[in-house]
Amino acid sequence: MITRLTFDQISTAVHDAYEACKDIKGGQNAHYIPYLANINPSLFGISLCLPDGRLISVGDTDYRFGIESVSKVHTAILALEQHGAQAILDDIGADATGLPFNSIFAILLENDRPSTPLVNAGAIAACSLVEPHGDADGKWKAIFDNMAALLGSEPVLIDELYHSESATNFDNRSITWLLQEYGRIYDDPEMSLDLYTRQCSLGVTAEQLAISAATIADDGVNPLTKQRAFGAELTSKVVALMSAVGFYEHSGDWLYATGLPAKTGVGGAVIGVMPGLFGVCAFAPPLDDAGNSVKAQAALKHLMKSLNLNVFSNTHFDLVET
Ligand SMILES: NC(=O)CC[C@H](N)C(=O)O
Repeated sequence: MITRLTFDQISTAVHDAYEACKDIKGGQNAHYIPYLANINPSLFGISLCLPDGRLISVGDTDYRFGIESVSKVHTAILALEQHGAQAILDDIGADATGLPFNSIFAILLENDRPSTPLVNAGAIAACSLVEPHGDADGKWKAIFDNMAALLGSEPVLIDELYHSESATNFDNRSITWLLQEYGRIYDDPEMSLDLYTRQCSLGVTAEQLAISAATIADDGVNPLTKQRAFGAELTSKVVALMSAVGFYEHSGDWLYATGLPAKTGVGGAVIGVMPGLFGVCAFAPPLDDAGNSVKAQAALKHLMKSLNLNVFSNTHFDLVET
């Protein structure tokens, strides 16, 4: 079945989701990264971007926050672009772990594979795979440029966050060296860990992330710059990765409840991709026990329900002018 959806309907749904969720309490800022613990917990914004570049934004959508694990999607795209879908499956995997994002147990259970580029282990492995091999500056440039191409504008490194996270990331250090032992780090381990920590510390706005989500929804073409950021054949791979593990141990529940392939970060952002239709980002710092933003989840759930959208339904939507 084909249903028509207008810009005004989508815009109303975004504003309604904001109003319905703005007073939701609950959750806590990420406490294990000192910088994030101190962010204003009442910040809240939603931004939605259509493939033609039109943006609908409400709330704190130009506040710059730490991208954290949402960056895993962007660098997974880079690794896919550089090495191809089969190599990423062989070298990292595409499985859900059913466990927290920093689980060492997941690495042991999965018989030494990092499972997916969208948990810490696989994201550090993805950073190790980024070309040019052995060249820290060159690799950082590739990660940064890829991010900028997806966002349509440059992110800004939040130095304080980078130092805060570098000084406290003992779990990620353990993950990196365990993977090294298993032959799953493909470049210098400390360099790979540092690249991962730095990409997590990039400052972005909800609006930028919505544009990057819309770039995925638009098969790799950035709706604002009109530049191709990645090959269209990768879209289904990226959306599959997000669907499988975007909410860590709550991924199945999330997908079942909303039908929105999405990815979270402990900075408080959630990005969602409806292929062909839009990319969206909701942002609010307080998190649930799995590290997923409480208010952002509620807002995106509200949005999907009010638009009657679900990536698994047999209803297909056409964006029309009136
Ligand atoms: N889920 C997240 O956003 C975690 C990212 C954070 N940089 C970490 O490695 O712990």
